[in-house]
Amino acid sequence: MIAAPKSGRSSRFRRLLHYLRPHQTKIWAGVVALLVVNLLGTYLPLLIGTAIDELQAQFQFQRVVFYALLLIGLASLMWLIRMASRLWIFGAGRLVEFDLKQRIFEHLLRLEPSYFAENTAGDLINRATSDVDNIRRLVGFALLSAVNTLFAYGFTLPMMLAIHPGLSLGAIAVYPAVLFIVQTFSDRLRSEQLEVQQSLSDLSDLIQEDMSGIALIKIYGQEANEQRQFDRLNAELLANNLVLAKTRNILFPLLGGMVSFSLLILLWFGSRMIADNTIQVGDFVALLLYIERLIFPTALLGFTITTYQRGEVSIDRVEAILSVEPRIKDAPDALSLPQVKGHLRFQEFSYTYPNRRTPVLDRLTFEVQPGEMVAIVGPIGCGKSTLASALPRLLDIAPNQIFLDGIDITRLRLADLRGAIAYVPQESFLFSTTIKNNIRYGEPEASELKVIAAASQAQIHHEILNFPKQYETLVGERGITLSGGQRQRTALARALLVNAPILVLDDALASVDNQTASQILRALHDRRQTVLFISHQLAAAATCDRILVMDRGRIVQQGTHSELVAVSGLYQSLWEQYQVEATLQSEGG
Ligand SMILES: Nc1ncnc2c1ncn2[C@@H]1O[C@H](COP(=O)(O)OP(=O)(O)OP(=O)(O)O)[C@@H](O)[C@H]1O
Repeated sequence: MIAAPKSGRSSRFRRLLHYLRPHQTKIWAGVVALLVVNLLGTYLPLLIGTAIDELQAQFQFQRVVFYALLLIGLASLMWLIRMASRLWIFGAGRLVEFDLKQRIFEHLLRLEPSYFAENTAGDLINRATSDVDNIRRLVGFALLSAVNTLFAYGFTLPMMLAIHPGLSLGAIAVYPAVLFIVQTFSDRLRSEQLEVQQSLSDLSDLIQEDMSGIALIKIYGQEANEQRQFDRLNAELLANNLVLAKTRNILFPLLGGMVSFSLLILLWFGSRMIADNTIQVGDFVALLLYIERLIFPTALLGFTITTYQRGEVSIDRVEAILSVEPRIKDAPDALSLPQVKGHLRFQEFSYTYPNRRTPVLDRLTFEVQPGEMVAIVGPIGCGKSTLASALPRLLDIAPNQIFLDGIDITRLRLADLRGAIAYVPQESFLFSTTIKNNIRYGEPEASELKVIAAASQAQIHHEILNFPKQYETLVGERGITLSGGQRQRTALARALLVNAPILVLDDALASVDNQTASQILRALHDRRQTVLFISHQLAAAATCDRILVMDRGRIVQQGTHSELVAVSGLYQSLWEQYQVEATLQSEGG
């Protein structure tokens, strides 16, 4: 789970201002509109009071029409200005939502793969959508409502006090109690809201994982088990929602009831005062209208506060993503590397995963010449993939251990380093687009000819021609419409198209038959790239210029195939084992 940054109310408020700054013109326009509406709203009861007193003293039809038209005119104007204030402030909320989504996505793209291994996709998606939505409501509804309440009280109260201090104070006597109750409930509401958001993330995670692993669920017949897990998480979400609803259901009617109580007080004492002639009917009506003006904002205070708190929780949850500094980034004085020859040197290179105690790679030292094709072989889990992902700095490695053309790769600009390396990982990931776009992913403007050349070298061109729409065939999410071998060769074509000086293949031909794999390697020989070919396919590895043999994080042997098979050691036993397996496979097949 993503840890929330430690934050207090003031720092959340500062972040909020930061979100609002680019849209301050809209916000200010909205605030001014609310100011005007409230000024007019404060004037209306006064006007009605005056009209009543005047017409009571001397009834004139013309004056009635005059007052009626004036009131209709003012009310329409208020309606128009109120609409404008909503458009401006809610519009700013939508813009803040847009900005945040952009920032989150941009930020996630800057983070290293290990971040996504530690944090689940469901949770991240939930934060980028539902939490951002909560912040939008904070900026829109909560801000509008808070400013409106402030103006309503700020203008209405002095007017009420001017009309009749005693009666006004009596009518609003319950309001401090309202504020006290709101404050008392606010912490509870916030923590309950957090629980709801977290349960929602857990549920999204499960749905996301189950949809990705649907085949596995079916093969192992685990539908019922997954259903049970879903039921449990859904029940948790329901329980948390009910707890929150209960708190709200106690709070909001309580607030509404207390506010209506103030009207009762006013009617009770006011009617006696009219009878005693201590207050004029016009003033009394104005007071009633003023109190009415306060009812709506005060009753909404509960919603406003919940929306604000929900937004506060979401600010923390979104900031928890935005505050993560990428561990792998350009040094301030990062170097450019315009021309890459492709010379690699690993110098006592060690690597320990952050969650492990012992190093996975232990003082590896070797060199690869430009244009050389080097195979890296070794038992399962000896560290080959770790080595491959260290080179383009997908792992956070220490300086002065890996050198490209003599320069420490941690000093190079990441874009230059990664631009020099075409890397095909073990799992070939394809995007949900056409096969052509998948192949030219690294160079979206690449010509059709270039795409075909890369596909031909990856030995997939002829198969693509047999697809329903050839290169325009859509590949489903993660390429489910293609076989494992076709996916791997498409991923290889993507790496070949960018024509980087260094090519790293991490078991990238595992699902391709030996003959095709050897053909591909032969084609690679002609490209004069530096190639690191990590593989369990020893027959294909044997065609490389040199073979490094790894065992438990170390290089234990190196040489050509014929040199290595001739001496007893790990390579010899791997080779013998490989041949037995190959014979069994061909007999079985
Ligand atoms: N993200 C990670 N966090 C912690 N340990 C990891 C991580 N990735 C790999 N390892 C561990 O590092 C060791 C080396 O893994 P690696 O994938 O580099 O081996 P490999 O030689 O490529 O294996 P294979 O031949 O199966 O692909 C293994 O013990 C593995 O469990």
